[in-house]
Amino acid sequence: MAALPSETPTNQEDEKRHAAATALRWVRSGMVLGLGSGSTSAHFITLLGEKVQAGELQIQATATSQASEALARQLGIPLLEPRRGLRFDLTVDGADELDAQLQLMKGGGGALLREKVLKTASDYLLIIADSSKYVAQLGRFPLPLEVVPFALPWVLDAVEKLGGAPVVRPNQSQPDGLYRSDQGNLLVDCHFKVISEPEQLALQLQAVPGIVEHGLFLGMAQAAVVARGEQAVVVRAGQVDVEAEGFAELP
Ligand SMILES: O=C[C@H](O)[C@H](O)[C@H](O)COP(=O)(O)O
Repeated sequence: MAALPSETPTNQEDEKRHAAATALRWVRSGMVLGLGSGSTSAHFITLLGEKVQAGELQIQATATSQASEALARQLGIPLLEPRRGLRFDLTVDGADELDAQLQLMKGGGGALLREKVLKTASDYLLIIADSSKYVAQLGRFPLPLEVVPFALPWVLDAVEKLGGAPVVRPNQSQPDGLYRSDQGNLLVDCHFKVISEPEQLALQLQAVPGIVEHGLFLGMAQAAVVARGEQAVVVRAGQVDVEAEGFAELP
C-alpha cells in the first residue's frame, strides 16, 4: 500500500476538518455539488456554507441525507431537489475505510443508499478522511447493508453463509430499538474482519433479495484527501501526493 507521510498524529477531529478544508480547493463557482454525510462531510458543509455566506462561492447542491440537508439549509447553501437529468460536477463525501486503490467502505452513518445514488449522478467523487480511515485492506470496520425490514431474517442467513457476522444496528431512541435509514429501512453491520475480494463480495451481496444497497464503493472515487497530522495528501488509485499548490485540479 502506498504510504502516507508519517507525522505526529493530531486530534482526529482536526484531521477531519483539515481534509474538509483542503477539499474546498476542488470547488468552483457555478458547480452543482453533491454533499456527503457523516462528521467529516459536516465539516465540509460548514466550511462551504461560510464561503457561500461570504459571497466567495456561488454553488447549488443536493445532500445525501436528511441531516446533511438540514445543515446545508441552515447555512444558506442553495439546495436542489432530485429531478430527472440532474447531474453533479463534484460530490464530496467521507468514508469509513479506504485503501490505496480507492476502494471504499461507507455507510457507518446509515446514508449509503443516497450516497451511492448521488455518486452515480456525479462526474467526480472526492473522499475526505482522517488518517485512521486509510487501511491496507477493507474489512476491519463492519460492512453496512441497507435492508428491507421484511427480508431481514433471510438477509442475516445469507450474510452468515458469506462468512460475515451480521448485527442489526440498534437505536435505543426508536420504539422498536432499531436504527432506520432515511428510507425507513434497517441497517445491518457485517463483521468480516478482512474483505480480501471486495468485487466478489459486492456481487454476492447484490444478488441477495432484500439488500437494497451495500457499503462497498468500488471504482467510484476519483481521489481522496486524507489528513494526517497537519498534512493532507491526495490519494489517487495507487498514488499518494503530498499537499501542494495546484494539486486539486479537476481532470
Ligand atoms: O453513511 C455515512 C457515510 O458513509 C459517512 O461518509 C461515513 O460513515 C464516514 O463518516 P465520518 O465522516 O463521520 O467518519
